[in-house]
Amino acid sequence: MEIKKGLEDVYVKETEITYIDGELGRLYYRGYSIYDLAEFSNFEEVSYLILYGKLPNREELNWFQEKLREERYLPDFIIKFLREVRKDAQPMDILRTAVSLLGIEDSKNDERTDIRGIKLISKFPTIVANYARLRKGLDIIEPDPKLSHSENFLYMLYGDRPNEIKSKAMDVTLILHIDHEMNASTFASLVVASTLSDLYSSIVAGISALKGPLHGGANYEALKMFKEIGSPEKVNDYILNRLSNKQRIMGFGHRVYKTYDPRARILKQYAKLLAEKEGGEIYTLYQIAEKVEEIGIKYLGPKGIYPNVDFFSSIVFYSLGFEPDFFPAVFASARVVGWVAHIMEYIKDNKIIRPKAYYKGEIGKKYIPIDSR
Ligand SMILES: CC(=O)SCCNC(=O)CCNC(=O)[C@H](O)C(C)(C)COP(=O)(O)OP(=O)(O)OC[C@H]1O[C@@H](n2cnc3c(N)ncnc32)[C@H](O)[C@@H]1OP(=O)(O)O
Ligand SMILES: O=C([O-])CC(=O)C(=O)O
Repeated sequence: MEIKKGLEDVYVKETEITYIDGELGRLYYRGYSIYDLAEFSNFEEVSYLILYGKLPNREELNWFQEKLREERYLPDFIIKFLREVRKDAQPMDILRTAVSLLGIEDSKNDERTDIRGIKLISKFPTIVANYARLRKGLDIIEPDPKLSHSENFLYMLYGDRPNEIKSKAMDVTLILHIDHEMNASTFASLVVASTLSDLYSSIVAGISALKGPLHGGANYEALKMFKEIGSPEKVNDYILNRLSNKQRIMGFGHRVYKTYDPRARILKQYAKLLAEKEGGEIYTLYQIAEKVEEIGIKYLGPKGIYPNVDFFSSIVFYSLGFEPDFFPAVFASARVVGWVAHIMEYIKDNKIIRPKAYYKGEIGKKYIPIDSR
């Protein structure tokens, strides 16, 4: 009996959404190179592309942007929840619960999946930014319908308009996180969707899986690691010590990429740019990250283990003003697009996901009453 541990190399569906070339380190959304999309496009356009399979024309983009802008607001009961919930919670737990609450509210609607998806894509940043402010004892900031998706995200965090570099860095970073084929959180959301459960429940499953440190939680772990190292001179000993204790370098390694993740290449440029502008602690953390990258590749590169998306995104998110434990929730705010797109694609030709487990225990045991055991 061959068991594919971790479902490695098992295909669960055909897709026209994302293609990864793990040997050459290339990534395409609907056939377009991630490098082109990061350079020339924007979050709204790429989200439309992922959801609807084509780049929008002017009219389609206007419709989509308008819908996103309308849906940025949160119902009062979510605001009440954000205000009243404990302020030392994990932001991913907050996001997961807020989506659950939205699902209860929306359970009587029978809107199309894409329309419900747009609501979630639009509301995720408001939930994240509102909780980030409330946690610091600041009041929440209403969304600004004049701003783009990424600008508004940062505006709701800071209280004023982000500069051009920060807006572009945020937009590119969100684009890079939108989708990644059959990663664990997308698969988790498909397992739920395949039972014909509702979209909100499927997205809750996606958030739950993304939270883990081996997946979207690795950006938080990477930043903690850079802080723990403290200075670039300490990197070599720290990494050697970590590897000899069989501990992983967070933000390194990937199931599909056996070379440098192309998203990490793009994010490194933005991390450098922002860290140089910001200076201070962030610049030191960037220098530490660069050194970890060098030493990590020296020891792990020969095994095909390189920086992944979570490595430099940690520096970008930190430079953009997010507290480290918020990084996975910012990641989720982009990945929700991919989850919705994969759910729509899968459901068109649905089959309940139900693999098998190979039984290794005994059978035919005699039941013994409790007092005789
Ligand atoms: C958005 C994302 O989800 S990107 C991934 C984010 N996760 C991380 O950065 C966490 C660190 N990385 C990892 O844990 C892994 O590389 C994963 C989970 C991403 C991929 O896991 P898998 O494909 O199942 O590989 P697996 O865990 O079997 O590792 C294979 C070998 O590489 C080693 N390895 C893998 N990643 C690392 C790492 N980051 N540091 C050190 N060694 C590593 C393992 O110890 C193992 O070595 P062995 O064969 O000597 O036992
Ligand atoms: O593809 C994966 O397994 C993990 C990943 O990089 C992502 O989800 O972005």
